[in-house]
Amino acid sequence: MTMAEDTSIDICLNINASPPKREDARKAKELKRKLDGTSPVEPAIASKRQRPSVREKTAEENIDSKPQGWISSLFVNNPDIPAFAHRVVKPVLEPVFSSQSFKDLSIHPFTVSNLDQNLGLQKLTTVQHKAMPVILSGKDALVRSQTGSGKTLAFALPIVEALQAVRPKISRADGVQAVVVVPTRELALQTYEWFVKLVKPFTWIVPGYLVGGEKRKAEKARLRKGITVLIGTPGRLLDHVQHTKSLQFDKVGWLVVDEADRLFDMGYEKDVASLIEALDSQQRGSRQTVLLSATLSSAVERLAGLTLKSPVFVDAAGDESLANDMVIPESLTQFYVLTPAKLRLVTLSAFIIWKCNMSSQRKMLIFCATQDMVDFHTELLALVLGESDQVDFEFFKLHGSMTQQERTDVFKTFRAADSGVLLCTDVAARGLDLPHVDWIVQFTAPSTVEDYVHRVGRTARVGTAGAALLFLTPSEVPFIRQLEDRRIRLQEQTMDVCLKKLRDAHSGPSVEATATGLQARFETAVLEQTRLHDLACKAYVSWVRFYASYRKDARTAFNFKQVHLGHYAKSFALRDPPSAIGGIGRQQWQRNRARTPRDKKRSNSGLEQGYSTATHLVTSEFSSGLESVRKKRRKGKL
Ligand SMILES: Nc1ncnc2c1ncn2[C@@H]1O[C@H](COP(=O)(O)OP(=O)(O)OP(=O)(O)O)[C@@H](O)[C@H]1O
Repeated sequence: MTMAEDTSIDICLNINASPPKREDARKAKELKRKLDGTSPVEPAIASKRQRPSVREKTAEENIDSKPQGWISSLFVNNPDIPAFAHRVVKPVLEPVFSSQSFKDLSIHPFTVSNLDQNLGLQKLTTVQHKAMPVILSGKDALVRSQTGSGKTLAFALPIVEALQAVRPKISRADGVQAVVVVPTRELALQTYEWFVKLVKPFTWIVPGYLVGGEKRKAEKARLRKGITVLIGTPGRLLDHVQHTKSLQFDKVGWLVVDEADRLFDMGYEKDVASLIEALDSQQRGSRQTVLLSATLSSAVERLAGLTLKSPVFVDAAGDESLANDMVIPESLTQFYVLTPAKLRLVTLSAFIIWKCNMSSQRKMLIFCATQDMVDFHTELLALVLGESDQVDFEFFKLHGSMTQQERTDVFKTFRAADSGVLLCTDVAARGLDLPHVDWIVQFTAPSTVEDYVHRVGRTARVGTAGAALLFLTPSEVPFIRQLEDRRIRLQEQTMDVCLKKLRDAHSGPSVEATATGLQARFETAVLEQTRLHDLACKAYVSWVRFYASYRKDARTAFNFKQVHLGHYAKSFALRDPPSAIGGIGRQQWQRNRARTPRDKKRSNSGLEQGYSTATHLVTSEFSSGLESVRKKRRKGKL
């Protein structure tokens, strides 16, 4: 039997298993009563109806028993896991700390004592050691340094230092003196908090931030009161430049573009250019400009060429690296796990249970490709693992379509928490400084090697230990070679070891039975809960769209033609055939199958229609909430 045949059987057995719609719940209950013990029914429906709900089962029953009337083929007809011949890779070394102390710098003694006593910082990191003197001297700079190496302080300290020295003292009424542009709201908040800490001895310097998602009126009021150091996302900053009279850039002496590569990846090149144009046209004096990034893209270099005057290039890695090489923190251990598509969900769960139960202080970030994936997996994992698997930690989620309040709350709560699992999109990939994150899991592979570097950079910050795990299917193995070509070295973590840990955690009879039992619980939950089923469908469709949109140069590793949609549907705990989920392959489906009244009802229900529209699907994090701001602005609503 071919793999495709196997899947079709797996799928067809469960084709009638779509959950009843909420409004039909009463009718379904009635029908259930009639059916129970009286009418002969189809096995798939019977097993679903007769099975108790997820909450009613004990952990052991759920984990270790297969549901009746349902055949799972989790371990059958999977592609072989290839043995990968690793190349010898010599990672680029970039020492995190320099030997220089802050007290050796010619800066205000209050700054030194503030750093020491309030922030616990004594020694400069390498990038600070190299960049601070350049920035303090007033020169333009392009700064590249590994993730988590202290780039924020590298530019923030010289700005505060220069501002505190201005006499007569600057007042709020003097307007904006420095502008810091960052790609995301969380990063704006984080950078703002840095400035707040740094200006503690210099109360006349007032930092402030502007981000999308907050009331514009409140922001305008803050601007009117006066802000000395203005931090913001490009869309919102530009919006205020165009619509808020009290925001004047005539006195701006510093412009910082942080995470410059990310800004361009997110499509903000035009906004950043317009912002710089606005600064150029309004500004009366001279301006110092600093661009920072952990990786250097051609877009960053282009912007550097356009905006920096006789810049100094500060590269913390030194001379031994080539432009194409990536720098990974030395204290980061990197793994990959090769998993057939069908086993992705149980392997992820096994890994979470294994690592998070090892210690009461364990924080993990799980990167997913799309917002819909984040929504679905957070809910599913919290429900199924949270109820049965002794997981003693919370699941959080973060993506760009959450409200500003939700995003801020999650960011702050997760940052302060001792343990937890945060599922996120790439909105969390760059710049975020979340202390004590032990594991970075990439459940869907990144689009580029640069994205890989930024994602793993959320751990192992400033010399602390951290680890990262990249999920790949057998056909995606070429990505490991792409990483090796950029001097990134990964070790294999086998799926078998992860699944054995799951078996051990549940004292299951065998690895296969335990994994199959867990998969069954996921599928049952999705089958029985309309909301979860809808989330699963959305997530699956968004993932398909994401996968089909990998850039051409990434397709050696991420080739949509290699994808077995049926196997992937299983990894979303869906028993529906791919062609019946959200219109994927619908034309083919329609050709192959005479449509029944039930199908028509289903497609008219809006389920398929909704998922088929590109506008409904937010497949990528590059819509981190700011697009809506821009869209609204165009409509003149903002
Ligand atoms: N001199 C220092 N000594 C010890 N810790 C420091 C020092 N400077 C900064 N840090 C800490 O390093 C962490 C990372 O700093 P920061 O977020 O600025 O890094 P980054 O280089 O901008 O990272 P990314 O590229 O991921 O944005 C922060 O928690 C910060 O408190």
